[in-house]
Amino acid sequence: MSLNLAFEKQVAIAAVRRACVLTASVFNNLVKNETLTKEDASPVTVGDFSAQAVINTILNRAFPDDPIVGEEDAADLRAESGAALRKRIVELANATLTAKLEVEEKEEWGLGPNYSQTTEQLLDIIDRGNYGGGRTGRMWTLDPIDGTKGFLRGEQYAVCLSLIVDAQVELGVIGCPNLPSDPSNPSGPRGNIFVAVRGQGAYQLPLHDPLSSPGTRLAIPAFTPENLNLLESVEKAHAKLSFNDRVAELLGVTRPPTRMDSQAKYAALSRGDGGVYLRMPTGVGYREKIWDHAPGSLIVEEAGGVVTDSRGERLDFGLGRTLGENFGVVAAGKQTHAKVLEAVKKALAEEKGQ
Ligand SMILES: Nc1ncnc2c1ncn2[C@@H]1O[C@H](COP(=O)(O)O)[C@@H](OP(=O)(O)O)[C@H]1O
Ligand SMILES: [Mg+2]
Ligand SMILES: [Mg+2]
Ligand SMILES: [Mg+2]
Repeated sequence: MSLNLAFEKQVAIAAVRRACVLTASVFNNLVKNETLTKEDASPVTVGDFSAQAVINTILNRAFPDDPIVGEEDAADLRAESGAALRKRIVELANATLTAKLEVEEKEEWGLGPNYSQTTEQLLDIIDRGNYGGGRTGRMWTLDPIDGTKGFLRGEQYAVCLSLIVDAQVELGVIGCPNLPSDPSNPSGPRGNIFVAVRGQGAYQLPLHDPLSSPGTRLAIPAFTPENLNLLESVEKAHAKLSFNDRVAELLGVTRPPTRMDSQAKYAALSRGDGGVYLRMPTGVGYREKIWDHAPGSLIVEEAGGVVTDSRGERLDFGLGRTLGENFGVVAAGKQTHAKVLEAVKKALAEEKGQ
């Protein structure tokens, strides 16, 4: 049964939209113009903290009882050495929170000209993201900038928010400020929000139009080996890309992989812009974080896809802040997924035999 999450969805979209405006301005002011000196913090740090402050403020007002599993915490900001960074983050978060209300927003969410926060309030609100996760109850996951490396390169990154209830992702919202609206027109308009509520489908909305809801419904198309391609990380340290090459070979894929940072990969898959998202561990014992997969996996499922690990088991969002032991992620449309899983198992067996 689908939960009625209309209010949660409205709040989550508004929060992600505000954070995307903030991160885009951080990029334009701090990254492109290189206004930060070497002694300053990295612009991505400025963006991460202030975007988490903005989203947590809104969630905290709208859903005061809900815990949040957020990537960042304010410990470094509280330190004496964090003074300059702290000042910048407070300015940016307040500028974003006090901007005029959009039609779909409410003052009760701590938004608008009357809601400037103190430094202490903002640090505390960033630390509202310190929840440890778990098997029962409601919790939000937040990755304020996913794909930090892509953000710095001016490529793909995503603001990622989800609501998990009893270890099941029920709502996912991903803001992709740099993703083209139409994949067949890569130099056309960009900036999109992807949203899914379990049982209610996945949709793409233009980022800059607050009245665009519900947007365009997404459905993963069927693929043949000729038009199939893999979506994978840009960063070699994040996934075993040589393994992907072998899987592609076993599947008879001839198109080159599409490399993209962040959960924009799940968004691209959900609209058929790439047929498989494969992320196998590099073998260093890294545990995947729930905020890196929760919203993306629901959006793919609601676009008709399947998301499992390399054993074919569903990702378990009830283990805490991580997904536990890393068996990788295999996401694809229904028909494609079964074939990919078979190829993944074969490639794993080959590795073992070596
Ligand atoms: N060794 C590793 N293996 C897999 N993922 C890793 C990793 N080290 C960092 N990551 C995660 O990879 C995410 C980016 O994924 P992608 O490669 O798909 O763009 C990072 O998110 P952040 O950028 O939010 O820190 C980080 O959480
Ligand atoms: Mg991330
Ligand atoms: Mg991040
Ligand atoms: Mg990070």
